[in-house]
Amino acid sequence: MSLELTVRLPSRGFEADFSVADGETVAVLGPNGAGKSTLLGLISGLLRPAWGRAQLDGNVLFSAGQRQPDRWVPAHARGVGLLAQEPLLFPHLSVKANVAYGPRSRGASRAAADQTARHWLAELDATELAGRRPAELSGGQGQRVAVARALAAEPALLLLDEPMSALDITAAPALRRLLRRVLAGRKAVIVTHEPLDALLLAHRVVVMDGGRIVEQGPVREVFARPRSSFAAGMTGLNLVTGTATESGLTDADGVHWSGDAEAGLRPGDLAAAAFRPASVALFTDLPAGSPRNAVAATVTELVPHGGLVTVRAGWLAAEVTPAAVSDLSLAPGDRVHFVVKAAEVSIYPR
Ligand SMILES: Nc1ncnc2c1ncn2[C@@H]1O[C@H](COP(=O)(O)OP(=O)(O)OP(=O)(O)O)[C@@H](O)[C@H]1O
Repeated sequence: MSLELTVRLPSRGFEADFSVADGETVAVLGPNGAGKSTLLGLISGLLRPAWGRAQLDGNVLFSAGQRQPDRWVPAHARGVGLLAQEPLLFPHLSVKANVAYGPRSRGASRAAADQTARHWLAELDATELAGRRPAELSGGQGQRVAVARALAAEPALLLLDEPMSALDITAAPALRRLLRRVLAGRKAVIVTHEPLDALLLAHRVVVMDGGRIVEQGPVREVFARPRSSFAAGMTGLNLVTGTATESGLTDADGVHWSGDAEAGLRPGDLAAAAFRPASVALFTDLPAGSPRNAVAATVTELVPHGGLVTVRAGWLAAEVTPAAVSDLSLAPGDRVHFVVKAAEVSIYPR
């Protein structure tokens, strides 16, 4: 029970062998124009290749230019759900009717489709939105409803195309947590620019560049020993491992990190915390009474890139502006405080 795809699309310089095992979530990363959307289009049935073959749970999705006669299953009959950057709900239907649409169009009775809709709205913490119209939803609420609608159709495979990219930074962590819950045990492919999504949601990472897969493997392996320059640019993610507490995590050095802990994590559990270098602020003197996480460290290197500077102190990384570096007159050997808000730290079981 898996997805297997081998395809060539010379018009876009695209060529890939790609698979998703049962119960596996694969994160697809890569720079703009790498071919990520092309890959999703080929799996979902929006793009038709002249050469290739794909099979989902033993059913052929398409076969072209092979020894057997060509086959083509249209998008709606593939058992593949697609979640886009925007919710794309039917504007004239209520939230519940949007979610019930998939089961209804597969022949479920009104009552059965309603029950399915209620179930998935509850799973996505969206029960109270059932009677609203899409225009009355915030971006985060709309995406929760869109996930419920996709799952109500019981897809064999769920594709997520940068589902968090249109959300503001307060709504993204909540959706990421819900996705972590509902993707568990399903086949899914998530295209993302955010290493945190790969780390928290995926088992395996596939890095694309120039229409090819240039690197793949278990998430932590790829992030720890990146081979492509793109993956290397994503490895700055700060990771701390330790033991969960009531409000966060205590690491091996006894430093406590407050954060946004995943539901179900209990004090004493082995846990990991992750936060982006861009969410770290640097101070030479610690602001008094700051409720944020702070750790003092000695700067080891300053790496300018793309108009910003990565300040490293051992395993810690902060991404700041050149102006911040000169305001603090930072240089290797200096002692600084790395400070990050609890809301920016994701804590999850390991
Ligand atoms: N409709 C199209 N017709 C022809 N070529 C296209 C079309 N859309 C994209 N391409 C080309 O195919 C290649 C892969 O593009 P694709 O959109 O899959 O990349 P991507 O990784 O999704 O990028 P992004 O992150 O910017 O969306 C690029 O060279 C692009 O220019």
